[in-house]
Amino acid sequence: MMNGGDVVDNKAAVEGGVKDMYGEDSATLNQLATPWTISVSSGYSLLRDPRHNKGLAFTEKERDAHYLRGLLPPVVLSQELQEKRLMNTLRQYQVPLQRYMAMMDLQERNERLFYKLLVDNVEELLPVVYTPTVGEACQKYGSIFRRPQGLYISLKEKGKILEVLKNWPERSIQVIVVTDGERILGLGDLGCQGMGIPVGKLSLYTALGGVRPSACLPITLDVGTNNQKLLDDEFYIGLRQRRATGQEYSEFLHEFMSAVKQNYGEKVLIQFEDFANHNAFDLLAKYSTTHLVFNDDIQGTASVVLAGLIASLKLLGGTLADHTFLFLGAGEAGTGIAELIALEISKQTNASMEESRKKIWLVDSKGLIVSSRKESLQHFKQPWAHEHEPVKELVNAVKAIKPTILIGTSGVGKTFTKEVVKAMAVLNEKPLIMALSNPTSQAECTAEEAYTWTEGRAIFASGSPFDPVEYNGKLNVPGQANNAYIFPGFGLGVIISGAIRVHEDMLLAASEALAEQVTQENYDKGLIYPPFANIRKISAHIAAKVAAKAYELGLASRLPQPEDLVKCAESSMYSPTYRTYR
Ligand SMILES: NC(=O)C1=CN([C@@H]2O[C@H](COP(=O)(O)OP(=O)(O)OC[C@H]3O[C@@H](n4cnc5c(N)ncnc54)[C@H](OP(=O)(O)O)[C@@H]3O)[C@@H](O)[C@H]2O)C=CC1
Ligand SMILES: CC(=O)C(=O)O
Ligand SMILES: [Mg+2]
Repeated sequence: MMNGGDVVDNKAAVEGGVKDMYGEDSATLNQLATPWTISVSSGYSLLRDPRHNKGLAFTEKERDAHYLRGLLPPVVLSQELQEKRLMNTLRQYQVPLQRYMAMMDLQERNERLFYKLLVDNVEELLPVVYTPTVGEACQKYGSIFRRPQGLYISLKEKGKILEVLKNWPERSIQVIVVTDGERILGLGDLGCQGMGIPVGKLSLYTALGGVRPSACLPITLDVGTNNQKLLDDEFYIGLRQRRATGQEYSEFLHEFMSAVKQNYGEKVLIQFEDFANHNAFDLLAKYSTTHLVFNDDIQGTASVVLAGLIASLKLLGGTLADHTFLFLGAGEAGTGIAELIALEISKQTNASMEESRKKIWLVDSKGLIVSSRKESLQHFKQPWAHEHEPVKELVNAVKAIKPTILIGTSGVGKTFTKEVVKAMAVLNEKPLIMALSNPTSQAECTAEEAYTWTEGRAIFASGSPFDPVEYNGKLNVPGQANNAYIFPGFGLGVIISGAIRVHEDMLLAASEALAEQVTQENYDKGLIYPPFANIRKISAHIAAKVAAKAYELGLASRLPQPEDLVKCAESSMYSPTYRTYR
């Protein structure tokens, strides 16, 4: 019996009332209580454990064995019926953010059911848990905050990052997606509220790539924000200070990278996501020789766009080297894609990288990137400073360069104006237009604009989804050029091979694997990407090709190499179907 001092005497509760075993309820406000819990989920705690909870789908036998009698109404539902009921409820919400919140609540309540919904209804739910809705969710993250997801590591934890990692309940982590929130989609600096992005990306690792949820760790590094609106927002959830930069920033990042390696070992894949370009390129270069790192915005985007371009040759004709590429936006996505196209051209033609880059032109906020600007350009733009007179406006760059392919990676909406798109239509019978910026509000143009302004001749793909558009009696189906096609399968390939480093040839392998999945039926609709509905099959294919390349390059550590890598990828995938409990 507890007695004396601050310890609570429970005697009064023994006969009759609920026994306040650890004194939490009867502790006064100035007494300390201990957050006791038990380790094996059963009864009430089982219902509140999202990893094991099945809600009304617990069978009669499970209800008996796990002390659930009375805690649930009598009905027993199948997982399929639960799914049907939840999809019905979701469809009744008119506001996308409500659907997002309902999905996040489900993830926190019943993880397998969340993934079952996502896997079975991927085309319908991707825009909810991912772009565009996740963008709005990040903007309002403080206001809609309910339960924390992922791991928040702020400057307050400097010097203690390893301890913070140890607070995460899972030990065996395979993929980390980490952001510092400075360039969230095309929405800019959202500080700590960028957490929606790693959470969303990792839910796709599981749903689209089959990596088990317990092996996924979303992390936000809070180094402050320069977004004054957030700093003034009483509901902001992050540090209320301006961003750390320079040495303070790099020391913090270095402590984080070292702690991850120390805690999880060599083979955890660290995906950098939505860092601003002034940090992204340097971080990737600095850690790519010591860690298993992948920058989704630079490398994943490059791989998905190259896949679309390889596929588009079936519709456009010619080889990649026969085409001329013009980008609006010369940051992570733009220069990342440009570099991978040049690499593929150089491999196909045996030309040097320098020569291959000459087919590719980029425009940034100051105009066409040309040699006279070289001195003042950031290092990642310099290889693209070709000989040409300065051109300020995009439309004039289109007229001067005469691209066959126009790619938007500016993060600024409505920049492919009618004049620009029409100029592409004058130059090309089938202009290929990619408006990659996310979310939908930042798309360089809409699908409808692309088809209307080119009299239905455009081949169009965008970062965020658009509905099909009818033009002159023909239904045009826009493709979604989003790195979500690549990173889940790519990550799975890294995991099944035990790759210790990411090599650019693995990105090329992923592009080829994705392009191979486009069928004649897809081409007939003007599509250069396969539908997301088949994404698990696509991811297994990508994973197999990526893994095969890792083995070929001597980067794979899981030996011996499985004979059938597609089968190996498929059989490694997490299934969201409920398990039966003993
Ligand atoms: N579909 C997909 O899978 C992906 C889409 N994206 C999207 O791409 C966009 C850009 O991302 P990222 O490359 O990382 O961003 P960055 O900030 O690295 O690059 C943006 C680039 O756009 C240029 N730019 C900005 N405003 C204009 C303008 N008005 N006219 C011309 N150029 C302009 C910038 O010019 P300057 O250098 O002069 O400042 C910079 O070169 C985002 O919206 C993001 O959501 C990103 C990754 C994947
Ligand atoms: C898709 C993605 O990674 C982005 O827009 O940043
Ligand atoms: Mg991104």
